[in-house]
Amino acid sequence: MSKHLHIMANDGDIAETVLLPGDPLRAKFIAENYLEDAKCYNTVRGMYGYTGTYKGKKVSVQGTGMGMPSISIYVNELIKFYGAKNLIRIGSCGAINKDVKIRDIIIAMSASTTSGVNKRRFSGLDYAPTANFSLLKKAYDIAIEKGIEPKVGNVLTTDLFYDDEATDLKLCADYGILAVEMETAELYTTAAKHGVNALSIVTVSDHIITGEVTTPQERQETFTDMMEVALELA
Ligand SMILES: O=P(O)(O)O[C@H]1O[C@H](CO)[C@@H](O)[C@H]1O
Ligand SMILES: O=c1cc[nH]c(=O)[nH]1
Repeated sequence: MSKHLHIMANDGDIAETVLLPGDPLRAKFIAENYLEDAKCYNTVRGMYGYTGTYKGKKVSVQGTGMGMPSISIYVNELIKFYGAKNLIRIGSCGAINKDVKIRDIIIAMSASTTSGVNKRRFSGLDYAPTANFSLLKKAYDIAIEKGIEPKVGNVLTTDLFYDDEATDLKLCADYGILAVEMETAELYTTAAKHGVNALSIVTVSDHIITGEVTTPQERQETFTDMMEVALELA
């Protein structure tokens, strides 16, 4: 199988540490505002990927699209074809827990899911997709040093964004789930399969209980605390 299916890059174009926003324009924003000598290595499907340096360290940032099927494609290709070793999602999420506020940063220790993908992979066994502890601890320490108090815990990776009837979010909140997003369970599972490190850091873009929202522009550009924590991790 050609390796140039969804990422059209050459060997060595992509760093071992890759930041993974769902939104490709968030990847562009990071390249333009944080990376030195940033070069765009991928434009296939508009899913931008850039490599540059941050404080002298080579780092890449690759858009993943929305949902588990989409991030699964990018993460598989980054690991198998380009040698990625540290995969750090920087996403947005909807808070479902009263202890979480809009624009809070959540570090996902684990990811529950509404998806049937892992039930199929594990023949019915309930696998628990889990963050890499070393990346998680470092991210937490960096956030605290920057004066940010991140929430650390379980997120819910949903298959559907519009899923109001099907998922009992109150029940999830009662069991300590902090927020919903759409990629982390697949990222953690695929990284574990290949023995590489993964972490999801997500910023609360909307609050499902209070109804507060951020604008698309804010989502694209103002989640800078999360971006800086992820870049420091690199
Ligand atoms: O902002 P991103 O990283 O795309 O993450 C969240 O936003 C999208 C839904 O609007 C889903 O991909 C969800 O996981
Ligand atoms: O997946 C997501 C992301 C942000 N907000 C939500 O409600 N869901």
